[in-house]
Amino acid sequence: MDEHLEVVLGRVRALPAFDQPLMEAVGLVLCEDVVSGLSLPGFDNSAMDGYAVQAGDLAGASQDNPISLPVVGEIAAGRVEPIVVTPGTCVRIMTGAPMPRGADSVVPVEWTDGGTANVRISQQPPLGASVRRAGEDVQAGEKVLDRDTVLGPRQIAVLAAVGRARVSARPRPRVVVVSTGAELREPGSRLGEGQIYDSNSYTLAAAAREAGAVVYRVGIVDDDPKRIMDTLSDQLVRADLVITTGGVSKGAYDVVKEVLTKLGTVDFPEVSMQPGKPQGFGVLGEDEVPIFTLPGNPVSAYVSFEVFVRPALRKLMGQMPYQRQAVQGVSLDGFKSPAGKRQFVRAAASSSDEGWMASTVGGHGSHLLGGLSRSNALIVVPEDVTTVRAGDQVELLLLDEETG
Ligand SMILES: Nc1nc2c(c(=O)[nH]1)N[C@H]1C(S)=C(S)[C@@H](COP(=O)(O)OP(=O)(O)OC[C@H]3O[C@@H](n4cnc5c(N)ncnc54)[C@H](O)[C@@H]3O)O[C@H]1N2
Ligand code: MOO
Repeated sequence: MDEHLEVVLGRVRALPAFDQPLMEAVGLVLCEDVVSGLSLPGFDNSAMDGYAVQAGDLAGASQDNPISLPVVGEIAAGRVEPIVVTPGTCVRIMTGAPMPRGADSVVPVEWTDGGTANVRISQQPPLGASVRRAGEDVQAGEKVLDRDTVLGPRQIAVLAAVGRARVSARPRPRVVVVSTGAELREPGSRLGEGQIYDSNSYTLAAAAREAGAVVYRVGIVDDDPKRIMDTLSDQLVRADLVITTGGVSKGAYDVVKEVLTKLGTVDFPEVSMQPGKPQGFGVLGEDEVPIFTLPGNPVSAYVSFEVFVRPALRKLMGQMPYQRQAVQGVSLDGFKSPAGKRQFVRAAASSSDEGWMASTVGGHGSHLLGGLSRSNALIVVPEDVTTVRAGDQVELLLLDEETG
């Protein structure tokens, strides 16, 4: 398993940085140090709705001894008024409005009678009170974000505040998902005898989107070698990565393996893991687009995505670490595991003061999707362990946790 992951990660390169509008960059990795072109705040402004004053004029002001000042003007946010606060006067001011010349402090409206011609003020503000100073948050020329930061709402906030409309970020990988199999039908259509709904292309499309990719779910191609090759060739123009499912084991119609083996650029190793033994990985076309040919069994396809494809997607996006977070926990159930294979057992895990606990859900069969839908973790059983007893310490891959 580790060898196969090494082959995969050795082959996949981070996508080149791309100039992105801010909202497209949410969730992406920043590829530049961002230096602010302006100071924040950009100018001295009021932190309160109230009156811009000279604090010295209000010495001794109190509830019993309010001081009355003439109001010589009004400034709203976004307005620049050529008003000067001279000694013994004040200006009505709103939160965010630029401080008028001459004023050194702001009295909140709650300390006053709210007058418009004259105002009675019943408390003296400390000098500089409720004034937000230019540059106290960010100085022009200061670095506000480091390259390699993952852009979330808090980072987008500062980018917008310093006036950036676009940033250089690693783009979302474009992932093409194809499922193969003559027995497959689209959900919503009518099933004939021996037919099943294509769940894999949906599972993998959902998982790739959750991992941050832009997904093109091509859907079903039957087991015709030419149609499979034509579909893959057609899709390459819009793919940074291709995922197929089905047709990679030993059956008479396992044509994915058959046609891609001929190309010589895709290998089909048997990986010592369960589920997910038959794997295929390589590159397609002039641009050497990475392709994963995952096994058709639905749980095998999903587990293979988690342990091989998701790390590759994260590498394309430049997001470390590549692998899911693993934690230690207690297995509440006992079960057998095959010798020589790393087994991934579907489990429902929860954490409490005593740490992580996990119960197995559903059976071990690679076709059992009911149990998979109730799981949120995989118990990882090492190759040399053949029995897990209830109460044993195990490693858990947490499937819903942000990698971190
Ligand atoms: N003689 C052997 N038979 C099998 C072996 C083996 O080593 N020797 N390996 C088994 C293992 S392990 C797996 S995993 C599967 C892998 O099979 P393929 O990748 O060739 O996939 P298919 O044969 O096309 O399908 C397997 C199974 O999965 C169902 N399937 C396929 N695609 C979908 C889909 N899109 N949505 C839902 N279900 C899907 C398909 O109907 C089959 O039941 O091979 C074992 N056999
Ligand atoms: O790998 Mo198969 O994936 O054991 O069902």
